[in-house]
Amino acid sequence: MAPPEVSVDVFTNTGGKLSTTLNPGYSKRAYVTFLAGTGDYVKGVVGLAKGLRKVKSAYRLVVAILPDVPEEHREILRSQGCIVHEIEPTYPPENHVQFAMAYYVINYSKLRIWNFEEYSKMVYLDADIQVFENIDHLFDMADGYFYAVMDCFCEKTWSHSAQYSIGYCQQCPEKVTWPAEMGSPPPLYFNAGMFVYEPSRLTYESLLQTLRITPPTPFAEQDFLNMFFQHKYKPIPPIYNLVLAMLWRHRENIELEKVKVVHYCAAGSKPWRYTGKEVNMDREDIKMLVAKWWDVYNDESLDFKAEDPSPEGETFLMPSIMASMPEPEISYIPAPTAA
Ligand SMILES: O=c1ccn([C@@H]2O[C@H](COP(=O)(O)OP(=O)(O)O[C@H]3O[C@H](CO)[C@H](O)[C@H](O)[C@H]3O)[C@@H](O)[C@H]2O)c(=O)[nH]1
Ligand SMILES: O[C@H]1[C@H](O)[C@@H](O)[C@H](O)[C@@H](O)[C@H]1O
Ligand SMILES: [Mn+2]
Repeated sequence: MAPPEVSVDVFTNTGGKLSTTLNPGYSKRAYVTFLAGTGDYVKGVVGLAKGLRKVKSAYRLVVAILPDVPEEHREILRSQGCIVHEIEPTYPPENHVQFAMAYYVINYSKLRIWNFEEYSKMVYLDADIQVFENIDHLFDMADGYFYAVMDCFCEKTWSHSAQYSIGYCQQCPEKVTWPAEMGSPPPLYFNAGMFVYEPSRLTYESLLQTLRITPPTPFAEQDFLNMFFQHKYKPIPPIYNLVLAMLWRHRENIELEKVKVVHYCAAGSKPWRYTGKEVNMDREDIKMLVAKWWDVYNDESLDFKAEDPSPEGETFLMPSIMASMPEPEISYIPAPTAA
């Protein structure tokens, strides 16, 4: 039976208070990740589900899966307390682009998560991400924006780009300034392994429609989302998505002890495939972070138990937390200066 509609007070994080009528079954929050194929990324999702439990997240983990995920893997995810939600694949228009990684083409299917309208706000996390500290407060940031962490352009995966060719990175825009003859510097660019967004049918349709007329580019849906949300994007600090290459490219921008979310995206860093042999993988900080991922993954006390209290997922009955939320920090790194 559908839950009754109730009138509740909604506190915005600007301290304002709105009175509105909400259907409590509708206005929900959840984490969401993406899973495709028969391979080993399912381990990443299991690790993530356990990590969110360890930090006592109040919200469930939804796994958007492609039809090719085998039943045994779906069952593992359900047994870990995940909500398994099958989605249809989405592809970009035909084009002979070379993706930075050939498999990135499947990531366009991530766009389907904008259709999860049963949730009012979601935090997307790649399966190769681990959450080491509670980040539920991210749901309290003001609506109407797309929040994510700024990427780094220094790794070889970026070698196709103008930024890479001149050694420019938005993480240290003063080091190599953007040459005037190349026009204005590129807009801020986020890593799409982690973001805060609001599902919406309208946005979803607009995303799919825009995709139909947008040729694919090397970073697939990451480039596409950067283009689509260019004017809604607000950077959040790198502690919410530590792209590992930051450790050897921009160490001065990272306070490792404050990092809450680690993204094992660097070549050779996926914990469940880690050998330590690839470049940079023998670093002590990498070894420590990989070991931390395994500690969570192997911790049986973090396995989901049917008697576990179900995470709430409701948002608007927590006014004290919401009222105390600071405004999101958006300008912690100076904007690039025009040359
Ligand atoms: O066989 C696979 C490959 C990928 N994935 C899913 O797709 C996500 C993205 O793949 P990776 O994490 O391996 O990719 P990167 O972190 O290198 O990719 C980055 O760039 C990509 C460009 O398509 C996406 O934007 C991605 O979210 C962003 O973190 C995975 O986390 C996982 O959730 C699978 O389920 N199975
Ligand atoms: O999304 C990609 C991916 O995570 C790569 O591993 C990283 O080198 C890039 O900076 C990023 O844009
Ligand atoms: Mn990733």
